[in-house]
Amino acid sequence: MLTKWEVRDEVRARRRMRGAESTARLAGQVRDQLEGLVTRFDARTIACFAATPLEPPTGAFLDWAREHGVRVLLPRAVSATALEWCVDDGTLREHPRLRVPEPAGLADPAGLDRAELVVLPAAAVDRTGARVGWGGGYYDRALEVLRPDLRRRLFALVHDDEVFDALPHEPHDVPVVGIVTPTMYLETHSESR
Ligand SMILES: Nc1nc2c(c(=O)[nH]1)N(C=O)[C@@H](CNc1ccc(C(=O)N[C@@H](CCC(=O)O)C(=O)O)cc1)CN2
Ligand SMILES: Nc1ncnc2c1ncn2[C@@H]1O[C@H](COP(=O)(O)OP(=O)(O)OP(=O)(O)O)[C@@H](O)[C@H]1O
Repeated sequence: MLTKWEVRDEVRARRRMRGAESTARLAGQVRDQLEGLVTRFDARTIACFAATPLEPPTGAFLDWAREHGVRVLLPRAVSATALEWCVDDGTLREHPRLRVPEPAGLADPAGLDRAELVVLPAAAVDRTGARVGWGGGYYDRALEVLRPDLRRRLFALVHDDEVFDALPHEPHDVPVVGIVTPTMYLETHSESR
């Protein structure tokens, strides 16, 4: 099996090959998939992320959510290890070091507690729900303290070619229950882990 770092290198290279222009064209499909997820769970408050130009684009979905009264919490890195969460109001700025778009507003002191489901960024995810992030450990730490019912509402959003048959995982990795890509929704078999 590939190591986490080999997986990240491979995915990074594939994302560069795909390029920002082709990636941007996936925004409508991602919106439809995430809209379906929110509707299926009848969620009023969710957590998601503001995508970089190479991640599956979330912008069209965030617009839809704002127009339909769905509150979306977006993460902001506040230290080398911790995230805080802000309700999306459409204003984003780039984190100077991590180069990801982040919300500019006030943090919600309740953090992830109000979320009914969480859509996570990832480098890759496998069919048992093992998720490989970018190695910062930000999400692993945030997920560790989640209430148990929210742990069963974690979804990774990745490109189609980032769904692997098997990926390495460590004890601190929290599995996702579903995978969203621009073209599909897949339930994982995380209960068997
Ligand atoms: N859009 C987004 N926001 C996010 C994350 C993320 O992965 N994506 N994070 C996740 O923890 C947190 C910020 N920490 C991060 C740590 C590492 C990398 C990183 O190494 N990214 C890759 C690939 C990005 C891309 O495909 O554009 C890289 O820079 O090579 C990004 C964010 C919170 N906000
Ligand atoms: N719950 C935790 N508490 C403390 N450290 C942690 C925790 N989870 C992960 N870490 C540390 O964070 C670092 C990155 O972990 P890992 O390689 O699993 O990141 P990742 O899953 O790719 O990142 P992310 O969770 O941000 O998407 C490792 O050094 C790991 O030991």
